[in-house]
Amino acid sequence: MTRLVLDDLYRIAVPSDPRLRPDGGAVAYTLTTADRDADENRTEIWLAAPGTPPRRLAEGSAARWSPDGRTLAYLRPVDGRPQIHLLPMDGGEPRPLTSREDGAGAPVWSPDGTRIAFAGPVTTGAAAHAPVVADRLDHKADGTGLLRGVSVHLFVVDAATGRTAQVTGGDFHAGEPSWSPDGTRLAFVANMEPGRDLEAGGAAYAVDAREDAEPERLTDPELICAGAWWLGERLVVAGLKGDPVGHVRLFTLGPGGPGEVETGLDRNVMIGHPGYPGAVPALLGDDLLFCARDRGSTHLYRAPAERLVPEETSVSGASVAAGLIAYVAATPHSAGDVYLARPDGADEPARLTDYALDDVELFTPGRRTFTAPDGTPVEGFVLRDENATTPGPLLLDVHGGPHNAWAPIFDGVHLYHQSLVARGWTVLTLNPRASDGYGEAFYKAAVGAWGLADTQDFLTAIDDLVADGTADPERLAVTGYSYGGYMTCWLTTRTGRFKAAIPGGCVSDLTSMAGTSDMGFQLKTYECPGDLAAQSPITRVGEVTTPTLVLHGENDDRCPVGQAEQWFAALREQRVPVRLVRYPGASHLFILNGRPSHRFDYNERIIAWLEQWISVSPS
Ligand SMILES: CSCC[C@H](NC=O)C(=O)N[C@@H](CC(C)C)C(=O)N[C@@H](Cc1ccccc1)C(=O)O
Repeated sequence: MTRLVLDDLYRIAVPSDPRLRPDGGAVAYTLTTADRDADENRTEIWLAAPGTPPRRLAEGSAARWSPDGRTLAYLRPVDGRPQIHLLPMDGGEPRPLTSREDGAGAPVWSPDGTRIAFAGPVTTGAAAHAPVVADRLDHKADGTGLLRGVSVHLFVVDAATGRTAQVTGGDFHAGEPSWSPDGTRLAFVANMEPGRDLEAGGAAYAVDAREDAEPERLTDPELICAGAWWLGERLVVAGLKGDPVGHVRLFTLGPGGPGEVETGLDRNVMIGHPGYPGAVPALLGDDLLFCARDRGSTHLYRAPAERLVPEETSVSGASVAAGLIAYVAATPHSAGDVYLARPDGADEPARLTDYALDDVELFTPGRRTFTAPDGTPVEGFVLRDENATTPGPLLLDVHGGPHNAWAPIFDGVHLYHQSLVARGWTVLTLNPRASDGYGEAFYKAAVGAWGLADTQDFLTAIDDLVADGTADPERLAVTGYSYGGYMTCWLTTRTGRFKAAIPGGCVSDLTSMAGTSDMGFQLKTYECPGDLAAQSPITRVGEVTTPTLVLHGENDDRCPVGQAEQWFAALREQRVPVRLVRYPGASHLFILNGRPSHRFDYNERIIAWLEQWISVSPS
């Protein structure tokens, strides 16, 4: 057995989006790997079943079973645009179903299996050099760039003929569709308000799937909807009730309006977004199955509060059929595997795949609870060689969000954690206030007080690890991405204890951020209302002395690269050792799903910068 090396990035395979065949006999899922030669991420459709090794079915993603289980619909790129293809499971080649110039979205079969709905882009056809006009703040989106008038609408395609009809239209974006039980309507979430860029909004709608009809609005403004799904006869909505910053909850829509689903948990419902593991709610018999984050890990629950997966697993996708549950979960030993479980808990879940690097011995994180000066318990994870006996170099890694959270699992993004620990470092991943998984009050505890409310959570944890002989106070370093990059900058304005700092995808100036981020308005209005300067690292950049490596995606529209440039320029002018590295074409999520070479380089540079400024052996 060896320790992980960064080159293992090219060996890691991560399953996602598991879909159980209607008879419960097999699971189709997407498998993502890094293609070194093409320098891109490859996605394939695989099939796993009890008692047989997984097998590759096709290049593509978003596999969806037909109701009779005989066909898989999935997305496959054609001339750079995703198109729906149909793969007969009794043999034969896949056949293209859609051929839209703008491409198609994830297929959603109608209950009778005759049609497929999807949400797809509708472009204006303007020339690439045409002037780009914006009347609202939602004129760009990270990962897409300038929207140029593009909107996303619902389509229905005949599964036999491929005849495609547009169902919604207009100046709004329609979310993922869900069929009514009788196959006549589609539910979806959208914000159709003309002033939608200046509010936290999103309502549930239903629209006739058979003809050109106006969508019917189903929810009122105080329910900020994130998703809507017909689950049996129930129309279930995930959303925020009133406050744009808070836990996502589940509601069923009925004649008397939305009724909150009793989950029995003070936890955030996770429907699944990149970097925020979770799954769309589902029906398990008459019960509701949902994901919620608890103490860092996303778990699968049967309402009201029955956890269906072991504690040290974090779920990122689930599907129910024939009374069984298929899900993808990461553990301390694997970035993800496919499991099949019986909800009665009689047996351990069956692991259908084995994507762990079986020749690599991973360090496993230990859960620790620290106590902030105000008495607040703050949980974190310490990754350290169990044979280490003397104080050594410590890297504090700050998660993003701020409403994200670290979990005690192995992930394919932060490979530098394992590599550093193998070189004698300790890595502390902390869930300070504003982290997800510790109740709504904790989640909201830094609103309007970014940096001001959470700094002591970090410093206390470091003090404790110095005091117990884990960390050498002369060899401390800090890094973090997105909000973690913000906090990295912030901490170096408040203390000189760090000998090296590496902010990734950072925020340095909330005032310029508010006017240039694709979520700038939401940021300044809901997450950090009030004095932006007081919450901005740039305000006290003059106090920074820590050698700093600034890493940033060139095409980051969430935290624009100007945030990195401002920080770099200020430190350079102060003659603080500083380096700025920009990743061409990279969006905010590039460390998660960007070019493999960029992800490798990001990890490699962090290690090199740390070793340049901090010795692994005591001075
Ligand atoms: C309303 S503005 C913040 C929206 C969202 N917050 C969620 O907690 C967000 O995008 N936060 C950013 C930082 C913020 C713009 C200052 C962020 O931290 N995003 C994610 C992005 C990410 C996820 C996984 C891998 C790479 C990046 C994060 O780091 O959690």
